[in-house]
Amino acid sequence: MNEVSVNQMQHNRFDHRSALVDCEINVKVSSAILFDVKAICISERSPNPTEVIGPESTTPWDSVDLTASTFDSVTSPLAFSGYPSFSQEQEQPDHAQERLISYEEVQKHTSADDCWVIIEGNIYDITSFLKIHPGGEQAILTEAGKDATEIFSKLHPSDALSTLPQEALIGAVDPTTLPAPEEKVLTEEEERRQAAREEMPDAHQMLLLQDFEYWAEQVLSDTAWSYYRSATDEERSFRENREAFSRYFFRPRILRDMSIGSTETSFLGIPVTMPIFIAPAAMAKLGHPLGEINLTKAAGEYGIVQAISANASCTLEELFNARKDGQPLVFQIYLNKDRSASASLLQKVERLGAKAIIFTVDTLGDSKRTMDVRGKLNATKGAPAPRTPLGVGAAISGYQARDMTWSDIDFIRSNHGGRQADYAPAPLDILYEMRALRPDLFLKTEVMIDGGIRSGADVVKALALGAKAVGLGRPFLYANGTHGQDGCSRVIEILHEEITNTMRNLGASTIQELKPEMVGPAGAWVGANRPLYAPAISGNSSHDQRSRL
Ligand code: HEM
Ligand SMILES: Cc1cc2nc3c(=O)[nH]c(=O)nc-3n(C[C@H](O)[C@H](O)[C@H](O)COP(=O)(O)O)c2cc1C
Repeated sequence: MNEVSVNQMQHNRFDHRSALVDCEINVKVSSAILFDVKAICISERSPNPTEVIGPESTTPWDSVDLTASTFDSVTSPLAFSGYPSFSQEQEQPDHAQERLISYEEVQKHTSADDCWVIIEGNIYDITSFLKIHPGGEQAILTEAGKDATEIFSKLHPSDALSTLPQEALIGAVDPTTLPAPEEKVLTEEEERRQAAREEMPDAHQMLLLQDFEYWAEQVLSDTAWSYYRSATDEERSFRENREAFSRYFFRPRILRDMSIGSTETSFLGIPVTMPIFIAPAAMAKLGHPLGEINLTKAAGEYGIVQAISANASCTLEELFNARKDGQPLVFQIYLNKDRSASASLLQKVERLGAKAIIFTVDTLGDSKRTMDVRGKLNATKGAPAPRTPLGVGAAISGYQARDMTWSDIDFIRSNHGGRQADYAPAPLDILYEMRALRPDLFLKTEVMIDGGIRSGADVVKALALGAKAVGLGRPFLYANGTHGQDGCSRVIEILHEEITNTMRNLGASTIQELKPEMVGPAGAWVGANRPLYAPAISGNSSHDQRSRL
């Protein structure tokens, strides 16, 4: 059997705590996946430092049958929801290719017992799929008998249709029978948002990441804004993520030559122009029709890493094709109820060229995000309300395993965050705790954090405390929603400028010169509040020597 190696970064989320772990994974194509932890990233929520690293054992992930045929039919993750999946490449039934059906006929199939829709000129009988549609039965019934191309492509990766049974495709619509497109009448809400869009400054006029957030609230649909912005019901952890950054202050070094410098570095063995990455966040198409493609292009343009969400709204092929030559992409995965589905997906992203995998493990429980659910309810006003209304988050997570344990993954310890579990500590606090209590961990593994990072100064605080890179989620979603690729690029430019300035003011001309003692808790640094130093162990990492500054 072949043996393939994947360099894996894991987004570990466990016990109301969260971390991202970089691993070198050896995937044994026969029946086991072996892991070997290489790095940790504390995500939105943070792990107890002593629990960050799991046993450095290798663990078989059993019953995984990885054959070429399984992964060839793997669709994009959002379509890959634990339902039987049918490859688009499979031959369509002959009758479907031949049959031209009039629009008038389609319009007759509008009930839960007999439901047809048109998508990109093809007609699908989706009666049997209605009950298991992740977005709910009503979402499709509203489109029954109509051309649903627009709403479908706005919310779904194009290969979502391969989730439908083959026989669902029953023919093509006779184009001569289609009515002339109706002029769209905007609702009051849509008019308000359109007016705001006209007023909105260009991307290059945005000066802070928060400017994108302000405009995102004005111009995004209710569903998009509420889903992107939502956190746990009480918002405690979300606020805490932000507030943590104001608890740490800089101790600048001055009178050093700062005329040259650079933000270049590497993490996970990937050379980058600066140590930030686009955190994996779902459903970018809710904000912009090109979805995650904008993020891929902006990341490629500026030489940073993008982590693709398992629930991306573009297909994997679309995103890997949007790359520049040699552009590194990493992929985030949730463990599927069907373990072999996850294994096939891993094989697929490895084959496409992903440099690392982020493995999210903190979604064993649902998260109460009222804002997301209300946003959905507002957007579907007028339609019969479902008995149990779901937000976008819940709708797209149905396939995730709820029974994942250490026997699936025994090499990691950790958790998610402001969005997932309430009352979890802020990643920055955990990073500081790790630096204080287990500085040796930074020598063994790469640590990354995300959650609440909104400025270059935030980035620099995390780097100085020992993070190899930091991730940003919402700022990229907001900027994508307001300005598409230009917005995502602008976020990177703003961060670059702020990181460079902060580093100069701190007296660090390279990332390697950032030291833990340059950051510490606010107030006088005495007693228990004293600055922290990296352990005096030799090596070439930026944080492995007691600073002589
Ligand atoms: C075939 C015609 C389909 C139509 C007309 C359709 C329509 C919709 C609509 C209107 C929503 C939004 C629901 C809301 O905002 O409350 C939705 C959500 C969703 N659909 Fe579909 N869908 C179709 C097929 C599929 C297929 C084949 C899949 C594959 C698994 C799928 C997966 C999802 C998911 C994951 C969501 C949740 C995202 C969200 O709530 O925004 N859909 N769908
Ligand atoms: C709208 C949204 C969707 C997200 N989707 C995912 C996801 O699909 N997978 C995942 O591992 N994390 C997901 N996250 C979490 C992010 O990876 C990241 O941890 C978080 O956004 C960082 O916090 P920040 O948004 O304050 O920067 C999502 C976050 C948001 C806001």
